[in-house]
Amino acid sequence: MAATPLVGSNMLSLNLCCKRDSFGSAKSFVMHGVKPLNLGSSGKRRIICGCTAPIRDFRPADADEFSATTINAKDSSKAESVSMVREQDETDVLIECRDVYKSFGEKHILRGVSFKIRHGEAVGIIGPSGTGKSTILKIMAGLLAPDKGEVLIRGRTRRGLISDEEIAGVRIGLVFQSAALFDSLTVRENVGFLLYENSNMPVDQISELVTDTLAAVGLKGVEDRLPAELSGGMKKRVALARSIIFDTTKDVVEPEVLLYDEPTAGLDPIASTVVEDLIRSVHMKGESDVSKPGKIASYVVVTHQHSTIRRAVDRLLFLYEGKVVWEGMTHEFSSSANSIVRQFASGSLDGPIKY
Ligand SMILES: Nc1ncnc2c1ncn2[C@@H]1O[C@H](COP(=O)(O)OP(=O)(O)OP(=O)(O)O)[C@@H](O)[C@H]1O
Repeated sequence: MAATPLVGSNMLSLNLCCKRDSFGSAKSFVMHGVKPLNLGSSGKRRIICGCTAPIRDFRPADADEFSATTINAKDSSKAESVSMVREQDETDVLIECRDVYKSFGEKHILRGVSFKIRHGEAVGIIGPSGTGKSTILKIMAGLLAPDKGEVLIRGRTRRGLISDEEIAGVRIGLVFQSAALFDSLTVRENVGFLLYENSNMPVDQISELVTDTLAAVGLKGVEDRLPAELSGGMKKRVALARSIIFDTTKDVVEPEVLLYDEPTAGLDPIASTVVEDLIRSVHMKGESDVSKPGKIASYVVVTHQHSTIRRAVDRLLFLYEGKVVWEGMTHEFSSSANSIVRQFASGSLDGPIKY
């Protein structure tokens, strides 16, 4: 299949192990909106959906070794000590961006972005508007290819877009800010879309799984509604349900990394809390069985919301002028001495960030 960059925002949860033709059929549906759903299939399947899991702490015993780090700091020994701690165990790295560059025309957006997402992590990407947060998310998801640098999925370099090759070992889902539901499909059809399209699960079992998954995100009795009949918060929850629903017929289940692009944007404070708690609740931090269906091994959230930073993530990457200029644990954010971070956290007009 041709490596066509995906345009617009109507992407579903992406599965790196999905067949090319199945990915393509989803894409053609997205772009033309005319392909009928495949509702006819049979077979006996187990049904499991996303649920809660206890918290796993990735901080090393010596927490100082892992404290907030200004990457460009003059004190390189500190940065070195961090990398030494991390080099001890690379087996839990699910996604790595290594020196990633991306430009759009004359606009040089990403200029050497490097970070790792480890199994069990809840990572936030923050930074001023237009610094490329959504862009790096799309590059991680395989919707955009970097101009330079590498994206490694479980240590294996992805050569192009997600549609170019099949990489086993981890599934990556992207939940768009706009929820990106198909307007002409019901909630049931939206949530079960990939299963209707790509699995052999019988329709009634998919329907049951959709109901269970919607219940897991706090929605009941909305299966037959159209997206236009839902509030913004409900749409985001439907999008979340769609990203965690799972073909439970597979024997081997890879860990899944979910990428959320501003999941609480435009929501009132209480609706935000609901979504933030849902993001936590589908996370399977610390669980010994990494292959449990419907559970999210790690997630990355792009956000501007303080409540989301506090409530939904443990570690933060601060993106500014095309690079990660600071990273640290969430609790270290507000007390950071980094002038960029301090200005951002306080919302001050005075400081190195210019608008
Ligand atoms: N497909 C594209 N074509 C051209 N320019 C693009 C494209 N995608 C993003 N950009 C530009 O790249 C820059 C970074 O965009 P991006 O959406 O990644 O920023 P962001 O940090 O997520 O911003 P915000 O916080 O406002 O959502 C912006 O100037 C944007 O206009």
